[in-house]
Amino acid sequence: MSKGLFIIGTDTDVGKTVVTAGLIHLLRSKNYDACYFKPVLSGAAFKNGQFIPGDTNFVKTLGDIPESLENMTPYSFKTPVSPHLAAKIENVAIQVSIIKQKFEDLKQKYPYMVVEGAGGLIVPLKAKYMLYDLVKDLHLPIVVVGRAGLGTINHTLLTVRYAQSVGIKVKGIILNGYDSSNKCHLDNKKTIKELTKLSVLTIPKLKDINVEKIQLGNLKNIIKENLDVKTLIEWMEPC
Ligand SMILES: Nc1ncnc2c1ncn2[C@@H]1O[C@H](COP(=O)(O)OP(=O)(O)OP(=O)(O)O)[C@@H](O)[C@H]1O
Ligand SMILES: C[C@H](N)[C@H](N)CCCCCC(=O)O
Ligand SMILES: [Mg+2]
Repeated sequence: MSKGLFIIGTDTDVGKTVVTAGLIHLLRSKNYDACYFKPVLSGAAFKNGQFIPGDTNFVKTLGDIPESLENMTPYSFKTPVSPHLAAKIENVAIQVSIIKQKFEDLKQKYPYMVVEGAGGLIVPLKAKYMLYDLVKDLHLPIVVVGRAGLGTINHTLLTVRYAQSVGIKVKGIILNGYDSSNKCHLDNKKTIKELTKLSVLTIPKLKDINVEKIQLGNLKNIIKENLDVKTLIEWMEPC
């Protein structure tokens, strides 16, 4: 039986991949055999004559995960739009049964799974099937990653409350790009904590992170300083 969690953004580009790479690195560096799963990726990078799922390549490389990109990302599209549209443009029918089977296959090999969504919670993967449907079908709790600055109270609360309203467990919140000298960021953390009663972690904006160049920089240490691996394991649920 594996344990896992699903990383959900309040939006696209909020830092889900960077945070996930940090979590996977933390787990694997402490000898927890964790794998990453990004079932649907749109906006695959073109490198050496082929399309590479960039998020998956980033997390695989930094986490030193001995698994193929194809197994960790069954659906990879080059068009950088919502998955339902990328699939339509590229004439592919996304099959939930294939995603579930790929996840089952990984669970047979890895006791810990961290799954990354695409965009936010109500992004369609196909007609009438949203990312939150997949979270439920994979029986996973979520951790919400949001921006640290202005606008995040609304985005984070909408995501947390909607998830809870459809029966998804929310384990924690991570505000990314946090600046402790910024009064708005400080209050966002406090307000979100008070309104959700959840633990709110923060990750600062760092200079040496680069998804394209595959650099995680000091985030490896920052994750270790802010998150105890036991807490991370406790956030995960059997799936
Ligand atoms: N803490 C940070 N400090 C500096 N740069 C960051 C930080 N977090 C993320 N970034 C940068 O912001 C950009 C978006 O991050 P990321 O790719 O992790 O977002 P995402 O939520 O996974 O997006 P998508 O919805 O496309 O999967 C990347 O260029 C990344 O390098
Ligand atoms: C292409 C991009 N980087 C994401 N992976 C997909 C984001 C989908 C967002 C859809 C939406 O909320 O409008
Ligand atoms: Mg990503």
